[in-house]
Amino acid sequence: MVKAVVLGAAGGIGQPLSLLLKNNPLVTSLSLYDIVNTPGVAADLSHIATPAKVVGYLPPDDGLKKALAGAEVVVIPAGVPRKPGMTRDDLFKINAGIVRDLATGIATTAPKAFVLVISNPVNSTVPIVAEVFKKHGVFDPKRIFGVTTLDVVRASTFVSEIIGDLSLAPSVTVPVVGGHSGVTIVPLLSQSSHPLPSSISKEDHEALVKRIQFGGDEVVKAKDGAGSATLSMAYAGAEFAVKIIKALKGEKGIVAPTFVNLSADKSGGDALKKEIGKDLDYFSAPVELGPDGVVSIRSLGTLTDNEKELVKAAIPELETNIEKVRETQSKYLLVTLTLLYRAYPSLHRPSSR
Ligand SMILES: NC(=O)c1ccc[n+]([C@@H]2O[C@H](COP(=O)([O-])OP(=O)(O)OC[C@H]3O[C@@H](n4cnc5c(N)ncnc54)[C@H](O)[C@@H]3O)[C@@H](O)[C@H]2O)c1
Ligand SMILES: O=C(O)C[C@H](O)C(=O)O
Repeated sequence: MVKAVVLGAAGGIGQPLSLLLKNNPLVTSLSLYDIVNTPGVAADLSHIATPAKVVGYLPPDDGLKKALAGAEVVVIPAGVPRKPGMTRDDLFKINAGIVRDLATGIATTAPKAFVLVISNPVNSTVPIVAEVFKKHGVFDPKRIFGVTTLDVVRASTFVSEIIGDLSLAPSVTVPVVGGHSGVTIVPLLSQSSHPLPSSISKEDHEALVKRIQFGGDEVVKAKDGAGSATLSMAYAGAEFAVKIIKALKGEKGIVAPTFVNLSADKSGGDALKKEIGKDLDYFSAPVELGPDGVVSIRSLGTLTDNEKELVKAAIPELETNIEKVRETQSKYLLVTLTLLYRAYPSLHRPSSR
């Protein structure tokens, strides 16, 4: 029995992701939550002849709480997507609030659930979820994951295209580490399960790295104002969710790159910080998954000089994205205190006794 919940289930990612989860026999209960349209999406999916019982919820009548009750896996694709010319970081202002509110719902209703964050900017939304969980005293870094699987899926596809045989794509695996935006996306092509042709030129190799790093822009541009990747993301999100569910059910040896708090495995996390030469709190690395979430954070392995440079180039942006959450929290606290003092001036007058 596995209860999965999709928050943002009526959206471009939410609907096909919910379809793929409904199609997976490991899921026995599927709750769909969004601010619009979930009753219709749920009614539609509920006619599919697979085990999961599907129910749609909206905000009134404690819909979020009801959707989350008893959840084991919560996937969050709620939020606004990019338009051409925007960076993922430009989504921070609006998506931070959406993710914070949904995380509050999870922390108070299903604090033990595995939380899979898709909403951008992932490099910041994952720390936001963590901070909300800390505030509620239920933070477990082993259970919060940034979904970076689309970068891995893209790497498999583009490498198999270069090899000249797209039928290999499902079996090509390339670790992609760092984070989920532009230069923070670091494909470790030297560790591809299927090596690139030795004849590949330096320019073509560089172009392949860039295409994996900026694959999201390719889709945003092609959609021309109608959003960003939805179908490939739903595929990637379901792939990662199913790995999580299999690990939860006790399957051993499941390893996948994902953006995690490095305290999830103290010794693995500390070793990784040494490897990358920076004391970051979050990084996407190959992670072994188990019934309680993160089992271990793995080493990046042997890197080429070029890959070492890519990791180095990823760090400043990652650091800024992660730090932004702390800065926003401090500003938020200051504004709240200022408003409180204005409303209740006696609060900061010294006591007369
Ligand atoms: N991690 C990744 O690799 C990856 C890939 C693609 C897209 N994304 C991100 O995923 C997010 C969603 O993209 P999309 O194309 O599905 O967008 P979309 O606009 O099609 O769907 C978003 C859905 O979220 C819902 N929503 C908004 N506020 C909500 C709230 N408070 N509670 C519940 N639901 C709410 C909307 O009603 C909508 O149905 C974006 O932030 C996008 O950048 C991430
Ligand atoms: O590019 C985007 O904004 C969406 C997503 O992060 C992607 O990589 O496709």
